[in-house]
Amino acid sequence: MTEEKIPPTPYGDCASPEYDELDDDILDEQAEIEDVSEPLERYNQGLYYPICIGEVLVGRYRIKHKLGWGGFSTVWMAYDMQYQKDVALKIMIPGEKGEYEYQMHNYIVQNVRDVSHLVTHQGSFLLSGQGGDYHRVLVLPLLCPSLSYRCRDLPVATRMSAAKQLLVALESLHDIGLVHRDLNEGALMWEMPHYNTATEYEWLGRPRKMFLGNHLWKRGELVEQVTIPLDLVGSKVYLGDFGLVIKDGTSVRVKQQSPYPFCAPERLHGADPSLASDMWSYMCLFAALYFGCNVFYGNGGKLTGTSWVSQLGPMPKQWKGKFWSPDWYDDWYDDHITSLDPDRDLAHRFIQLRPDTSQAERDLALSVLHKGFSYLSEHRITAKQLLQDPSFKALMDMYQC
Ligand SMILES: Nc1ncnc2c1ncn2[C@@H]1O[C@H](COP(=O)(O)OP(=O)(O)OP(=O)(O)O)[C@@H](O)[C@H]1O
Repeated sequence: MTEEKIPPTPYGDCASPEYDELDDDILDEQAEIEDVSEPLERYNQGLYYPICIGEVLVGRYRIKHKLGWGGFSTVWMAYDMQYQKDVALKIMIPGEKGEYEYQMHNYIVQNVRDVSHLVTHQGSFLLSGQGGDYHRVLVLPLLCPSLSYRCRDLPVATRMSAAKQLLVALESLHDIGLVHRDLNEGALMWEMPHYNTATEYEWLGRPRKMFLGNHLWKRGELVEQVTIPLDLVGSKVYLGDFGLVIKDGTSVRVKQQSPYPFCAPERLHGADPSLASDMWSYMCLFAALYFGCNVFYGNGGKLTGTSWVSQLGPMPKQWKGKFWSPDWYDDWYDDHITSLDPDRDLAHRFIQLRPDTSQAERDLALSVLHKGFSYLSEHRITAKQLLQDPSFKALMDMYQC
């Protein structure tokens, strides 16, 4: 695909006059769309590239729906008219972030031995943005957008298979010393199975959307992202979002990771992200898939620290005084005080969330969890070790994964 910079292209149906007539129902719908979509001000700031459903980019990709958004991008479902297939377009904010992610994709494609579980680009182009800026666009395979909390409605065996595939994907990055650094449920995507036009029409429906306003440099719409029915979700799982990937051993300015329920505790005590901190985040995802909900919570302050300590016991003494927020408790680091809460520790989660499980299964799952949730990163299990770990393998065998 060419690297030429492409000016804004003709619009689809966002040029229609329907936006001029707004009644109360439309205003209610707009409020609902705003609640669940990317922040509008990021369009006003020239960060997100305004897009309309039906718009054709670079004379080739017709925008069909919105798949998601993140801090650095909006992601759209589009029809590739040249190859007659659906793809995902990740339109980055202007500047270094987009270029960095593009370079990381190229590095991964060239160096990772097995990219079969990684969401890597199939091409890329640049779009002209506001005031001479350019937006990098990555053409990605179309997958089911992250299911987030909806995962819990999938059968446990499907979730366990996802946990194993995700570990294989992570190991392929770790194998060449790459730290993902942003491992959370948004990076986990499921295969989109083949679908026919009738099924697609049913689940795509008519995208709910609102006009972004005449004040922008280009017409665009705020579109509610598509919800894929769970029964359409395929069984293969992919790891994506390589915008923050670094080589292990790199020192970074921002140590912490949001969302905080996935952040390794040493990163909130001044340590750089590492292969081991990825493994903590992986274990958070594993636990969420196993139990059907996150095991840690909060926004990186007292609540998050307390959720670690009440389930895993006091943190290492040498970390005391290094917590990134002024919001912390002395007794988090005091091993004389046993802060484990028997009603909330990891073992208790089986009673609340997986009462169907046998004692043998609980022992295996707890053994896996504790190997990943080791406070000291040097004692934490690696991806390669976990794939060979007898408890992990026996647990996966129970689910025929
Ligand atoms: N290839 C794809 N197919 C379907 N949906 C996708 C695809 N890539 C990304 N998405 C959806 O778009 C969302 C945003 O993508 P992503 O997390 O890569 O963006 P980001 O701007 O880098 O976000 P973050 O702030 O998390 O780093 C994802 O959570 C996912 O649901």
